[in-house]
Amino acid sequence: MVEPLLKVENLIKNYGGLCAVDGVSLEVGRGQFVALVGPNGCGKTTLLSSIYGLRPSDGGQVTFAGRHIEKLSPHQIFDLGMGNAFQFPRLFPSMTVLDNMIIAARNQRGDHLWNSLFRRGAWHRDEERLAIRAMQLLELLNLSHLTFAKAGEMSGGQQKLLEIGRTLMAEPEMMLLDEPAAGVNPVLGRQIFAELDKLKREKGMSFLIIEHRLELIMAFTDWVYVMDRGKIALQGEPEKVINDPVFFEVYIGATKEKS
Ligand SMILES: Nc1ncnc2c1ncn2[C@@H]1O[C@H](COP(=O)(O)OP(=O)(O)OP(=O)(O)O)[C@@H](O)[C@H]1O
Repeated sequence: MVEPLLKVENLIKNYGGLCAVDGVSLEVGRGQFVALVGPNGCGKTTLLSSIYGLRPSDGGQVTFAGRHIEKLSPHQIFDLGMGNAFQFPRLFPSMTVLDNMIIAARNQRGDHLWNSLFRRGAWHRDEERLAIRAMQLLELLNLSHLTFAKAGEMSGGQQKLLEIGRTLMAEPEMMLLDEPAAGVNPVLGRQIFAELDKLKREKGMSFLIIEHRLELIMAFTDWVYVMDRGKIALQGEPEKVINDPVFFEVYIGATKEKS
């Protein structure tokens, strides 16, 4: 059997007396698009944060590309090739889209932000290489027509895509995302998912994404985990999961709370 890229075993995260993540196990294979769904407060964000080392877990194991990561910091996890777009530094609204991409790459490598912003001549050759990579990614994300636009002038959906692009400057093998299509209109939401799907197909990237919109889950995901009260209540291929009475029960709860 092929070892999954991400393997979570029996993960536990408590907040005082509350067990927000209660022995969760899940897997994400290479090149797989996996969704995590569940009602408000069931522990989805805590689970992603614990996997990423943002909220250290209280038990269980997490392996990424064959390495234990449950004791690592988010920076160390990032260096191993897992990106996340939910805790990413904000965009610089008055700078161009291209500069936002280049600065993100420098930040991720730990270069000093001041140097990145004001001593750019010193990195001329490196800059050129980063600019080429940024432009390739903007093309892939359907943002190339905005390369020299100010980031602050983009729509909400385009800014979300730019945030994803900034994380991609480090060429992660996998990304964790918390509702990347939230707060944008359905057309842009679908576009964001379509671009992620393109990254999966063209670059073999893997995704673990919190999402509740059925339409997006059905169109783009390979596997769905349904979470309820800190536990995985159900998992399977999207068609199978949405026809399961357990999903119906949990999902109706989730959409009632969202509306
Ligand atoms: N920092 C915290 N301290 C204490 N309790 C917390 C903290 N963060 C979350 N919780 C609680 O942990 C539980 C899980 O919350 P979490 O945000 O992980 O759920 P969620 O499924 O992501 O919800 P949502 O869909 O609303 O984002 C909830 O009961 C929440 O109130």
